[in-house]
Amino acid sequence: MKVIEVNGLRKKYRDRFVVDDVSFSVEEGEIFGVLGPNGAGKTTTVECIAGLRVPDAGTVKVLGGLHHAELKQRLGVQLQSSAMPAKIKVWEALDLYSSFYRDPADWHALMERVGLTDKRNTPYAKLSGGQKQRLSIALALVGRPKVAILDELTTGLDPQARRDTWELIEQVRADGVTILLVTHFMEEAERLCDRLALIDAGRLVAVDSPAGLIARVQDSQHVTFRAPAAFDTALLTGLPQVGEVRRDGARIEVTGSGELLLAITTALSSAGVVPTDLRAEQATLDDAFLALTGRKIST
Ligand SMILES: Nc1ncnc2c1ncn2[C@@H]1O[C@H](COP(=O)(O)OP(=O)(O)OP(=O)(O)O)[C@@H](O)[C@H]1O
Repeated sequence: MKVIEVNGLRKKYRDRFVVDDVSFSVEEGEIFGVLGPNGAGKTTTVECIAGLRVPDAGTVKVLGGLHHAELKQRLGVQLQSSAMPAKIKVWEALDLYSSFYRDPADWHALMERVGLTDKRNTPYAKLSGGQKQRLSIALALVGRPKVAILDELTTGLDPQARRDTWELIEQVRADGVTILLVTHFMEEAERLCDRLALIDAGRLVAVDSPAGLIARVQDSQHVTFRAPAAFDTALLTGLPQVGEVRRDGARIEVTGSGELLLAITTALSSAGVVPTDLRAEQATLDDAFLALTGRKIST
């Protein structure tokens, strides 16, 4: 079942379209990512989905087309810009937000789950970046939403806090919440998302799984190894998975696609060649974005 349907969405600021004819849909239970460089229009897109901005054209349907008041009850939103009053304590924020909903979650349990119970009396301004992020996730979940929109939720976090947050998001999804995640971190998108919409300069570039996007890169596999001097590279050039073979002394470098590593090791083994220093690398989402748009996502 589709829980979000976006069709021909356009939004302009002054006379520039920052979201330009974007269409995609999100299935129930997915972690769906919106990935693109800074300024691509990701936040504007999800703000339109959340009903916080009015599109100039196109349609957005969430949970079958709920109206604003009902949608607010079923949608959890955590936006980049949502800061809290400096003095509000963790428990007060949770208590306040839960009062906005008809059927809120038990915020004590939620506070425990995001690891903030020992910070319950700490004012917002005294929380670390990671604790603020975890509080904002808890606030987005306190209404027991069917869909949660999370914008750049791990920006500014250290690697450990980022991994902890990813784990939390996976648990939330396991509870049946559909998640729309805005990010410009490739690793985050690759690790968490079932499918991704790639956005560049307001336009949708592609929608696919991370693996599907990476598979679009020509010669997405890269294998290197060392072989004896007598080794003839013709053994590899005829393989359908192989794109190019380069030799630099004893070092052989092969680019290609599909099951490249398996094809190479099988061919070597049947010729009795024992490779050493064998390494395989795969293209990344950054390579996919580059192949699709001509520029890199990471800055
Ligand atoms: N209220 C506004 N008025 C005018 N221009 C805006 C407004 N909000 C955003 N923009 C511009 O619209 C473009 C898209 O912004 P948006 O925040 O949607 O991008 P983004 O992909 O989420 O980027 P980031 O990751 O940097 O937040 C940017 O060029 C931004 O400067």
